[in-house]
Amino acid sequence: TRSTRPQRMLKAVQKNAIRGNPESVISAIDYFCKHSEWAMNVGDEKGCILDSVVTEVDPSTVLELGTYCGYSTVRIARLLSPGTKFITVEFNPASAEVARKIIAYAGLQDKVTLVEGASGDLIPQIKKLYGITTFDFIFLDHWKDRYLPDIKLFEEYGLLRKGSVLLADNVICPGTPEYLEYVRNSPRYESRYYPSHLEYTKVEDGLEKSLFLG
Ligand SMILES: O=C(NCc1cccc(CNc2ccc3[nH]ncc3c2)c1)c1cc(-c2ccc(F)cc2)cc(O)c1O
Ligand SMILES: [Mg+2]
Repeated sequence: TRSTRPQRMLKAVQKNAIRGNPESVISAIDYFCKHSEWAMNVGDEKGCILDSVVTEVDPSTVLELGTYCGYSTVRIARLLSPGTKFITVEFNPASAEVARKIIAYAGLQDKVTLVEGASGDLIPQIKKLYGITTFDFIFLDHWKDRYLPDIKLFEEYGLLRKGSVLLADNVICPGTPEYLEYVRNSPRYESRYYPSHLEYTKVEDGLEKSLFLG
């Protein structure tokens, strides 16, 4: 049967990247998406903004919602200090399978816990299952209509502390209007928009960074 796009992306990584070299894995995926097939990775332009926020926060606990093929997982994990707890959540089993292989090819498997499931089911159990009290950094890149319900779950289950940083992808394209309205109008967050473009295109998109004020 015909391969899937994530499987073809994995092949491109295995062919063009150097095992154990995260930078080469990132470059191989970006090359594949620019010259072979578009895919919904955060990409290199928004990826540089992601890098700068992760570096600035230097988190001890990280949550990513929406692993997809592991591109942003590799971007984040390569910047983390040893001992950082990093959980990434993926609903689609086929994507999760490819992501595991791409994360391992980059040599970052020991820094990442990939959990298969839906954010709404997992968030209430994170404290119990992973012994995490609060997250220093959260990257939202899953179903766009889940961003708002999930940030409310973070609040309800006490997973945020004063200073927690949330970074949301695709706030313009495909767009997350209800989430934007919430974080920009809530007195509990300080939000800032980072203009950019939809991965591998000239279409306007951007990231929204929101600081939880407690
Ligand atoms: O929709 C997007 N991504 C989310 C997504 C999409 C599909 C499947 C999954 C399944 N994974 C999943 C689901 C639920 C989950 N709950 N917890 C974890 C978790 C994980 C996730 C997206 C779309 C575009 C885009 C497409 C087309 C276009 F023209 C312009 C732009 C660009 C992006 O950067 C995007 O991120
Ligand atoms: Mg995205």
